[in-house]
Amino acid sequence: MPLINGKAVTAVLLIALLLVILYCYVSQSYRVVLSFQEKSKATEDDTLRYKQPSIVQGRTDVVAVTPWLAPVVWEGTFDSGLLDSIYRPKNITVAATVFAVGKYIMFLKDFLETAEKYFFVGFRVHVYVFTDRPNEVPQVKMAAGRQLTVMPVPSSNRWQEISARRMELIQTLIEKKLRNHTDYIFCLDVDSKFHGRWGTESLGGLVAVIHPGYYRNERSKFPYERRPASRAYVAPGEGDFYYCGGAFGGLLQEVHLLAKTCRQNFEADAKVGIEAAWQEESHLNRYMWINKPSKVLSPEYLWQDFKSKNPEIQIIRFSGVVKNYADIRPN
Ligand SMILES: CC(=O)N[C@H]1[C@@H](OP(=O)(O)OP(=O)(O)OC[C@H]2O[C@@H](n3ccc(=O)[nH]c3=O)[C@H](O)[C@@H]2O)O[C@H](CO)[C@H](O)[C@@H]1O
Ligand SMILES: [Mn+2]
Repeated sequence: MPLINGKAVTAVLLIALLLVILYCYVSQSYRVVLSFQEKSKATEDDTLRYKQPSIVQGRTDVVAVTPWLAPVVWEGTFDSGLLDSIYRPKNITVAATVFAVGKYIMFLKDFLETAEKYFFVGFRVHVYVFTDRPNEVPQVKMAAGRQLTVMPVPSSNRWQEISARRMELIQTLIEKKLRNHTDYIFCLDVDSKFHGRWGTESLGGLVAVIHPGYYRNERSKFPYERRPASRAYVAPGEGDFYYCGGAFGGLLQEVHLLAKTCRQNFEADAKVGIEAAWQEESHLNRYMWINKPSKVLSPEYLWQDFKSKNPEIQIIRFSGVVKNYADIRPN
């Protein structure tokens, strides 16, 4: 009898142990399933709650696509929360180049401070400041994930050279410093401030900004380089838009090719004694005619403070300040 009891107790204990193990296993798996469900619910909440898109309602006062089917970015054509949630998990790094040579250093503080407020807020941003006055670079507090690197460059006594040599320096920066660390790059004029969001909606392979001064004009009025001897030449009847030299960007490899090509063409022109009408801006325009940008930013992305706002401009995101050329340029 005691023997049977002993066996029975062992059997009961064994069964109990098995049941406990089974319970632990099942409850653990259930918790995993639960937490997975919670996670996907959270992701859904983050990304999928936004205004229903429509293909029959939207802005009718502007054109939001080019004839080669690149988006033209205007306020009211995109959902910024949705776009941010698409790019956030990709953990992207965006570089920005800005040149502050000679007296143009005076514009840097406002540029950097407003970039903190509006340029890719919440994303990893690395600003490269090219200057001949490294000691005068202002201290601007940057948010976590954002940083600034000063790149010393020689002074010059011709503004045209400063402006045009940017292409060479951008090319070299990409080759020597950015490859493998950076996804996108934007190259911006320093004599400007941000006034509104400039973020993930601007990302694309090759990104150009439409110049605020000419977008309502006939292409024959665009200030393209018109001498056939120049490598920046655009023939009458050709050209899509007039783009700004003061802002362009895109994927690193695309901007590298653009900068390299514009630099080569600028130097080839110089060898035969030609400087294009608007220096690197002319070469950029020629490049964008041959190599269509995959995304086009509306003049919201580079307005000019002296211009009054046109009705289609619902927001000014980045704008050139009013400046006295005679005071600040070296020539
Ligand atoms: C808004 C816009 O599209 N601007 C373009 C336009 O004139 P801008 O009148 O805007 O040219 P600008 O005087 O701003 O010069 C272009 C940039 O070069 C740098 N800089 C220039 C001079 C100087 O002494 N120190 C210095 O640092 C600075 O970053 C400046 O923002 O045409 C230029 C053609 O050459 C450039 O294509 C500019 O990008
Ligand atoms: Mn400028």
